[in-house]
Amino acid sequence: MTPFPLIGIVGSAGTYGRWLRGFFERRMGLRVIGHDPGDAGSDARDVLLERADVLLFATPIRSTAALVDEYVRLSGGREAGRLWLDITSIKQGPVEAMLRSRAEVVGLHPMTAPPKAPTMKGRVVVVCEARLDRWRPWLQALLDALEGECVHAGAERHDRMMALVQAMVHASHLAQAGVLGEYAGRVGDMSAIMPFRSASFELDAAIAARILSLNPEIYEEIQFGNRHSAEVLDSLLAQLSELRDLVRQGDDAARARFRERFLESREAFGEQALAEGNHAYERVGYLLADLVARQFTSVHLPEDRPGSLRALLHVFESHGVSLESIHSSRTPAGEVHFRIGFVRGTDPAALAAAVAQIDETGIGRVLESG
Ligand SMILES: NC(=O)C1=CN([C@@H]2O[C@H](COP(=O)(O)OP(=O)(O)OC[C@H]3O[C@@H](n4cnc5c(N)ncnc54)[C@H](O)[C@@H]3O)[C@@H](O)[C@H]2O)C=CC1
Ligand SMILES: O=C(O)C(=O)Cc1ccc(O)cc1
Repeated sequence: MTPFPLIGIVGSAGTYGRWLRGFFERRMGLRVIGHDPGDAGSDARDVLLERADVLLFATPIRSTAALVDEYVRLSGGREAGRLWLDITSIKQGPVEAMLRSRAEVVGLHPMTAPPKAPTMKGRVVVVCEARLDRWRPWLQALLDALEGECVHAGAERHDRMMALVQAMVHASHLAQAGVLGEYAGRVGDMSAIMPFRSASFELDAAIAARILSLNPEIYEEIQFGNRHSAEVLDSLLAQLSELRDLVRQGDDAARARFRERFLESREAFGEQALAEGNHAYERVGYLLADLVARQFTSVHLPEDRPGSLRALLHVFESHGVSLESIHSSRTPAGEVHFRIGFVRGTDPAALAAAVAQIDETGIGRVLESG
């Protein structure tokens, strides 16, 4: 074990492979080599097997276990004393394959697409320690640097949880997207429905849109590659069928059964989860409401120094412009910015003057103002 290991990334040209290279180089100060058939300039497979102290598989879910087996065969024991990691969304196959090597083995699963931020701060990372000994302190250093919320589980438990956390959630939202597609001919597409939205509809539509925007192979494999997902889908379908049957039945007995079976399931949810979930929902609801404020400005503060936000706010104050909300967020390019909403009836001329001053003085860079 070396405190500054050479990292080898298999799948280095992929979405996560690229993020991880940046992370290891910039946040951990480590050297990275990578192999990817999609990048002709990448290092040869054997260079990784010969030189990498830590080998990390960031390859498509469907092929990872077989690929690991191939690396085990080609490595031929050279991996003894080294650390093998993977970040596959399904853990059992890849972790079992890595255990067929002589390396120490840890499966990781970041519960997020590669963030726009440099670390996993605020995001969950599932850690499946499968065979860990001399690399334990370094693994801890890696997890500390990732800044994620780590949860530890065996690969089997991970996959069972993912059948609920991912397969069920994706399936329900894909089904909703399918229903909306079927109704589009009658009621119009999303642009016709959105003006009627509730916060719940908006959030569900956002989740469906997210699923449909990211890598389709991943979403296919989360359903088909997890041996526990069919059972969860059976359960989901049974619940929906029962609900539908009760609604079709429509009498008082059906209503009583509906209340008992569905609305009163809050006990199974648990009091604390209910209270926390309801609070989380309300906070997001306020955020969504703030984001539709008609008058707003998005400003990037180039200088990350104490007082820079106060200087920004002072400009609005000096022009008599009152703020209604302020949120920090990220642009699609990953730049941190503050999105400021203004009270109804704000004088457009005063707002324009404030915005111009922010730009001209260099206090901030105005990204958008409306
Ligand atoms: N993108 C996401 O949102 C998340 C992805 N993951 C996991 O990360 C892994 C990678 O995902 P992405 O980076 O999104 O996929 P990706 O498709 O962008 O990247 C995969 C890379 O693997 C390369 N590859 C294919 N066969 C290879 C081989 N034989 N040797 C070396 N490289 C090979 C491909 O050329 C590609 O560049 C997957 O296992 C996925 O489950 C985990 C959490 C979130
Ligand atoms: O960030 C998101 O929207 C995701 O949910 C992406 C995602 C895809 C696959 C995973 O295994 C984990 C996260």
